[in-house]
Amino acid sequence: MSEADAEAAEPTPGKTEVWIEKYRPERLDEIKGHENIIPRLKNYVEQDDLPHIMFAGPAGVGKTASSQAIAREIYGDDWRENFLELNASDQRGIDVVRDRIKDFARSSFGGYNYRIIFLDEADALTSDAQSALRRTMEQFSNNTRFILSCNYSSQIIDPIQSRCAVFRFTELTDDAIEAQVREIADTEGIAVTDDGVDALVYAADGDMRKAINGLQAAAVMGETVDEETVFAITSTARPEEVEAMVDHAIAGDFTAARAALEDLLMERGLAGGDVIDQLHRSAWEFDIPEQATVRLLERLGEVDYRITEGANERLQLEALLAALALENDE
Ligand SMILES: Nc1ncnc2c1ncn2[C@@H]1O[C@H](COP(=O)(O)OP(=O)(O)OP(=O)(O)O)[C@@H](O)[C@H]1O
Repeated sequence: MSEADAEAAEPTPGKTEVWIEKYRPERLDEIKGHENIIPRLKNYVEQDDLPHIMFAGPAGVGKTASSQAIAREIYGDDWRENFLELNASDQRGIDVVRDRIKDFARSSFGGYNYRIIFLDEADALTSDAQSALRRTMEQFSNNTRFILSCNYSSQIIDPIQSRCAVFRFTELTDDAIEAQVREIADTEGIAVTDDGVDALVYAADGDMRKAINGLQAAAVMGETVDEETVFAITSTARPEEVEAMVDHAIAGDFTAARAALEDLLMERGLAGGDVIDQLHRSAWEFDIPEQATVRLLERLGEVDYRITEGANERLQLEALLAALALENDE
């Protein structure tokens, strides 16, 4: 490596570009995971025959990145002129979105058969707005392809769904996230311990954006990225800490369970909803009797619902621990 190369590889935390942008995949082959989807998208590109597409799935798994990669592969350097990215929940309203679609579809073409409109958060549209969108899709279908992105396909009206090839993105596997984390750490010349990688994968919970942001934030903290830094930076509790809280409750020691909850909220900086999520994710891995797991899950369902409805988080979590502790008495 030349001196200049070495300098370029030197991370300058705080000044560097945001890594989720810097490492945004440029080609479909660079998208990690989604082995059941990417080959089919490549096929469309190779055949130069793109249908309207709908991507449904959770945040940070590559729906936008795949759409942009399609555009880059079809249009090369011209991709920005031929790819319009819009957000359906645009504060200015659906009329602005519709006008921009119309202007884009009507403006002159640089020798391509069609252009692509990527509409993010399509499930934010009311059904009336979706019906209007459907008409717009039809009106411009001779020279425009839509890629609609949403979290839940069930929120999209049937007439739109039936006009699209629907692809369901899932949370990314641990392997896919690990591969990307290691690749970025190598390129940036950052030392990450194995337990640091495991912690990033755990904290990300299938969301690549979270993993990459976690890695970048942890890299700013010091020389080596390890488990401790990752858990601190991502406001994630170690699975053992969550388990210890439940153990205390099940053993009937409510005071210790409550103190453990206090630590998670105050020391670790978790929000009540994060505690629920972590309990839910880890419940089956706790070393507790199956009946206790079943009861925990049943109560978690209730508490989650109440919190979503606006109930006080701490009160609900304490009530959950109290219920587990009381069962010990029965
Ligand atoms: N499968 C993946 N392979 C490689 N990088 C990925 C992948 N998924 C996401 N990323 C990284 O995470 C960033 C965010 O992903 P993207 O914008 O595609 O998420 P999304 O699925 O569209 O979610 P949202 O609906 O929240 O926008 C990308 O810029 C990229 O750096």
